[in-house]
Amino acid sequence: MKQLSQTHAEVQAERLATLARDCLIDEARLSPKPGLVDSRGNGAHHDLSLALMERSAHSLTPTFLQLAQQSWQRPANIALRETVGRLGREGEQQMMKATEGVNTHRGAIWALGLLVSAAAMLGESASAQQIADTAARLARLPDSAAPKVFSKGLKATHRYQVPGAREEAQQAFPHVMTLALPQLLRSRANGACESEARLDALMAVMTSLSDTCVLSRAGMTGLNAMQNGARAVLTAGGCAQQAGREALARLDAQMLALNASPGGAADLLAATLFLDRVSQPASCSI
Ligand SMILES: CC(C)(COP(=O)(O)OP(=O)(O)OC[C@H]1O[C@@H](n2cnc3c(N)ncnc32)[C@H](O[C@H]2O[C@H](COP(=O)(O)OP(=O)(O)OP(=O)(O)O)[C@@H](O)[C@H]2O)[C@@H]1O)[C@@H](O)C(=O)NCCC(=O)NCCS
Ligand SMILES: Nc1ncnc2[nH]cnc12
Repeated sequence: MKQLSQTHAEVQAERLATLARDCLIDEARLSPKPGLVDSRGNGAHHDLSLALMERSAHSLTPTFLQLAQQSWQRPANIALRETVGRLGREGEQQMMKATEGVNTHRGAIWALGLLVSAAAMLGESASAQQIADTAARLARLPDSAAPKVFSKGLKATHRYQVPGAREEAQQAFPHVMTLALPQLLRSRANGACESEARLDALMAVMTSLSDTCVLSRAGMTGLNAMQNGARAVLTAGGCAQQAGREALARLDAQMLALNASPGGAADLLAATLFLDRVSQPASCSI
């Protein structure tokens, strides 16, 4: 019996890891995304490409697998937080090795890593909200082994007095749970095709996120342009409408002109796709 349940845990861990990797790849390929790497090209980036993003996503499968294995049916406590922190940092090293030093997915390792752990902690039949709440409990616990780094994200949150990636997770992913996931479902229900619904979900995040990547590269001007431009896309009916697609093209041009790339919003789209699929049978994924 013990043998059977261990095998079952292993199968579930593999499913979660594969799902997380696939969500990163689907996010990277989704087009046209403003300022971001997509199937058309490198967006506002000189050191990123779609091939690099995909290589990075594949390099992270073992990290997601270990996170799921180590978190399986465990409670949120400091011992688990420290294990998850160590695995996350090792994942960042794997990513850097695969990309020869380019930061492709640091924010995504954080968000998806916590969500993979949370899904494994809860076992199979959890809702998206339960998974996000469990991930938040883990993110709020201290990790004594975490190095003190004054990162770009921290600098931006201090300078502009806004929340960043840490707070997003600690508050149970409000941009995913109250904006992106409802928008994804609404756009699908209104007849948008899957890629249009995903772009609408990305726009929903961008209407409100204080994306520290955008702030670092383009300041408050860039952030305001991102939020207003995304709002214009949704007000025009979203990406299933001609007017919405035109507003999206204007936003893309503006992000490129400002050298702005909403990498944090892209990570949260991947997190949205993960929560959408993990709380449903596998047959619902595209
Ligand atoms: C908590 C950490 C995420 C660290 O956060 P912090 O803010 O201190 O550090 P950063 O290194 O700046 O990483 C934050 C990344 O999170 C994404 N992000 C930005 N804003 C938000 C937001 N409001 N909400 C959610 N997520 C957000 C974003 O990641 C994406 O952008 C990356 C590319 O960034 P960019 O700055 O453009 O890249 P660079 O090459 O550095 O600069 P350029 O030359 O291009 O200008 C890309 O990685 C995307 O993923 C932010 O970058 C976390 O890392 C941490 O503490 N980890 C410790 C380990 C741990 O405990 N793990 C547990 C779970 S596994
Ligand atoms: N598609 C993308 N382009 C640039 N940065 C990103 N970070 C996460 N996804 C990204």
